[in-house]
Amino acid sequence: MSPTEGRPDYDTPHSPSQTAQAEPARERTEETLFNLWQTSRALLPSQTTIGATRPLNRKSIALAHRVARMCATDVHKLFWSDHPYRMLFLLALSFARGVFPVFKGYSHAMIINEIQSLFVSNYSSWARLTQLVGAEVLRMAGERLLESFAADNEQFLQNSIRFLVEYQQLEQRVRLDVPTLSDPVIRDLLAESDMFVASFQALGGFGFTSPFNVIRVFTLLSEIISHLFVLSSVPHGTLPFLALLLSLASAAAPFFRQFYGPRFDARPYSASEMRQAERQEQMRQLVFSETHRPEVMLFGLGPWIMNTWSSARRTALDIQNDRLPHHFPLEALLAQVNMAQVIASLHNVPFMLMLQSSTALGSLALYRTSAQAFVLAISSLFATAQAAIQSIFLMGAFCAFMELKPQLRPLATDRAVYAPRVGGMKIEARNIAYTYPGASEPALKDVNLTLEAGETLALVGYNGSGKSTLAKLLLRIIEFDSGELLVNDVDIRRYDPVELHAASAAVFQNFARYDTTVAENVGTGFVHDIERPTAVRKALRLAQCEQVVDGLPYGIDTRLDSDTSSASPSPVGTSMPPLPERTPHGLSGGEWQRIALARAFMRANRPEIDLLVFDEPTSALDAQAQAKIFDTIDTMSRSSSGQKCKTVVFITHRLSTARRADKVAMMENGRVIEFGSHEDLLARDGSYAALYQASV
Ligand SMILES: Nc1ncnc2c1ncn2[C@@H]1O[C@H](COP(=O)(O)OP(=O)(O)OP(=O)(O)O)[C@@H](O)[C@H]1O
Repeated sequence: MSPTEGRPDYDTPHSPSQTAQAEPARERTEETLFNLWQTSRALLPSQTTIGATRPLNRKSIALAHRVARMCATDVHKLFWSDHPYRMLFLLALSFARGVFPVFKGYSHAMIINEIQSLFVSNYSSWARLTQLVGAEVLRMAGERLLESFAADNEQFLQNSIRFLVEYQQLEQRVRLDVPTLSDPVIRDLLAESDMFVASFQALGGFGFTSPFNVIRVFTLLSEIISHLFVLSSVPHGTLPFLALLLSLASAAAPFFRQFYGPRFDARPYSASEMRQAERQEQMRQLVFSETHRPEVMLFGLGPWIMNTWSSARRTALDIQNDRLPHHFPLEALLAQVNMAQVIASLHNVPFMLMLQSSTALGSLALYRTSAQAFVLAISSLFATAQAAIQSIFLMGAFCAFMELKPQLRPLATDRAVYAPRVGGMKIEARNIAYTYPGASEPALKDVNLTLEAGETLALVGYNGSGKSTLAKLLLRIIEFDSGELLVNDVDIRRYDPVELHAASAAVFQNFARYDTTVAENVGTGFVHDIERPTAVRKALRLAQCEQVVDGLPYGIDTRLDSDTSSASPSPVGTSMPPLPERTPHGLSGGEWQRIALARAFMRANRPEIDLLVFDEPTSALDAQAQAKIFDTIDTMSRSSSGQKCKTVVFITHRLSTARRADKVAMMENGRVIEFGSHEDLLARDGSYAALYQASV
């Protein structure tokens, strides 16, 4: 099965539950994985703690059962479809492994009994003893062989499932849009879904939260049953019964001690500890980052960084105060007693008692070992069952996350197909308002503007007035809260954003700087041509960047230093000696801006592109280069006959460039306060005119 098989296709109509999951704020009555996951979080004392272990009680078991039922199809695909025989082998071996200890006990018991008979009563023969030892050697070899098959098989299954879940997780992350991923509840869901994916890296051993723990619960159950079977054959009588009881009690002592003795809880991180861990990491990054070094030096940040780091680190390591613990004296005394030795000596008591009975020595050893293994298996069962329940909830988070629908994608019933217009995109904004999640003030209020197909709009205004936010709305990157935005006279919410994006090209203010070659930095603008050096070179030429790139040691194959690559050292053991062309090369701010422009130019003049958006495209360029770039944009927005064929929106702080636009929108405090041609706005002698006079 290919990793994509079985996942809903981009165009698959969504069930009502999927729509509901994309809108967690709304009230829902139907049972969905998303609200089951939320209910499971309500079982926790503090819902703010991501990944906290749900308690092992009736309520959580019932809930886990419902989650598992709803995940059944996904579980089948993940765990069964690709390797049914291997999975069957794993299940069979898991049950078989449960009875291994009893087989081993029996074999040992028979050998000891035989030796006892040989030496005490001379009733046995060496031949039979040799036979039994031979059988034990065969049993050991068989067990080892099966164990090694089981380990290999489990490792293989872990890795193949890990690949599938990692693939699906990446694919879903790529598919989801900004509004969905910025929802705080979805972020929590994502964090727990990531923990499910990560659980396949922990090899699912005891103590780790892994879906394989569910299988281990059954292994333990089969072990417990087989021990019970052995113990039920203990000879009748007070002495063997007393001995068995003592054996059980001494084996159970460490188990009960964990409830009543000093606790070493592996509790999850609290919100404040997570904040401290984040703080400590921020400080560490500041120290390691080459990008931040000049500022660290210039502003003398050393002592502040060290103080902040050490306070956060001390909290994380729990060494913030060196007070002696206030233990109850008896508890302190008990803690000094070597409990392991006490328990070990207790183990001998039932043995001594049973020796008084007539039972054979080997059988005594078998009963004693079985009693202890029985208690151990029961205590492991609790820990494993809790880990299994937790992994079911994490799997629920993963399945719920996989069902999320991008919020910007319309319902199939509302969807309109984007129909291109001659001349470019017509845009009409009516009373648009938008507030960023978590922000108290709206970034956009009551925005109105109309842009005919093929017109050029300059968005101008003071810092923070909402220009970039409006650009992101027009590009359908974020969703507005109220108002109407029409594209080609159709509500923008009815288009699939994928279609709109295929008809747009843009340079964002915070454009991406990829830590890769020039060719890939530029080619990502139109990935179909990423392997075509001529297309990349043409885009570089249009962005007046060809000369810069020709001066680089490996031309378009030179790897660029994205600045973030030096933020932290590569993890120990993963660093490889860099190839010569892989030594990152730095670029100036203006050169990076040209690379970003070249990326947009990879697709900007393609016939399917109807909208070009440039957020301060020339802020780092000199006046001459700026004029040339605007000429290029103008040429690109026209057909070969000179007719306008693309709508252009650009944001600028240099008002000398705004006069090139057909229309200017002057923004202030989230509103478009003046809208019209450059000449109209100058004649109005308002805010734009004042800003223009001041800037020229
Ligand atoms: N991700 C965000 N979360 C919360 N608030 C934001 C976010 N991005 C921007 N804002 C706020 O929204 C408002 C508008 O920001 P926007 O970036 O659109 O302004 P701008 O006009 O483009 O500014 P500039 O000229 O400095 O680029 C500002 O008050 C800003 O603080």
